[in-house]
Amino acid sequence: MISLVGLIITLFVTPYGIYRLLSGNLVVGIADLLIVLSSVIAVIYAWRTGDTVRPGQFMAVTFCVGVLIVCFSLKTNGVFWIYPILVFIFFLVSPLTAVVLSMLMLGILIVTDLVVPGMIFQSHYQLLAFAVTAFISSFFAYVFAYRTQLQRSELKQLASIDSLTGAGNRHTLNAELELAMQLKQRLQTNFGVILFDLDHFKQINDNYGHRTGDEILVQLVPLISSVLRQSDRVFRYGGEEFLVLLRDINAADLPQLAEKIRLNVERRLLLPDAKPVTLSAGVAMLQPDEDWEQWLHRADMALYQAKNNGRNQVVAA
Ligand SMILES: Nc1nc2c(ncn2[C@@H]2O[C@H](COP(=O)(O)OP(=O)(O)OP(=O)(O)O)[C@@H](O)[C@H]2O)c(=O)[nH]1
Repeated sequence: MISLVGLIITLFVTPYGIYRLLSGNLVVGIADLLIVLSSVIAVIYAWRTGDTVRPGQFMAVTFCVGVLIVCFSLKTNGVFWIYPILVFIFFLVSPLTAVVLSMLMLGILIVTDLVVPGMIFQSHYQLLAFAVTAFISSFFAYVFAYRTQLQRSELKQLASIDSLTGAGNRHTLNAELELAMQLKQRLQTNFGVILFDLDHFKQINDNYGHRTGDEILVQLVPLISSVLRQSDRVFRYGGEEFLVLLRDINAADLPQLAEKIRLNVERRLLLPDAKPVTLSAGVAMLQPDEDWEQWLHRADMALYQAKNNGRNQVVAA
């Protein structure tokens, strides 16, 4: 959006700026060209740094100041520029900041013309028509920007979780594992994983139906989360396989916590005929100089051993 707004401003405002300079209106000419220049600088900065927040704020403020100068200088001829700017700023900054900026800009214009009648508008009727149309434009730009922001955060949330259980998905897990590697290297933070798999889940599906199987998976996640800290995260690793990523945990506590989860599930996760659901788990601490694939592979091997040893147990790598 920053690039698009920058491109449109450069294409459409540059000819005006040059025309105003050539026709002797230095104030508007310089204001127009400064708007173009600051857009170009903001776009380059955004591309170079990847930061879109500060360039967006810079552009929005520059546009508001620039358009005010144009309005005071060209009077009603300049007022038409208010409308695209009112829309642009909602694309550049958060909806709330855009509302504050647009109200400030409209407020300055309206109050100035009320204090000094004829400063911008030719009549009170014109001032009123401008105020009403500008507020309507701002209002709809706000509604649009707010809905877009809401949908974006909902999409982000949906893209990061498993839709059945609400646990984190593989995509989020990979990002969290990368982060764990960095924190281990930089701050020597201790990380551990518990990789677990429900026992005989195929039989559960076969005997009680797929729907009951789904229900068990849904109930499982809050049951596990209830024994974890806020900083610990649960991810769905595969069908009935889950991974718990634990931060600031030591090697002695890790199997104990996994055992607590196992017991909790055995006691509280019950099938329709009150038979318990059990799980097998492999736990592994992140070792220095290993990557996360090796780390998870060790947890996977421990889980494999837990299954081989007869299931419903925890094995430490
Ligand atoms: N209901 C339901 N079943 C699933 C889901 N994802 C995977 N499954 C089933 O989980 C079962 C896993 O079976 P297996 O891999 O043989 O494992 P298991 O029966 O749990 O046996 P062990 O892991 O060796 O104890 C398969 O029948 C899958 O269809 C799901 O989202 N919902």
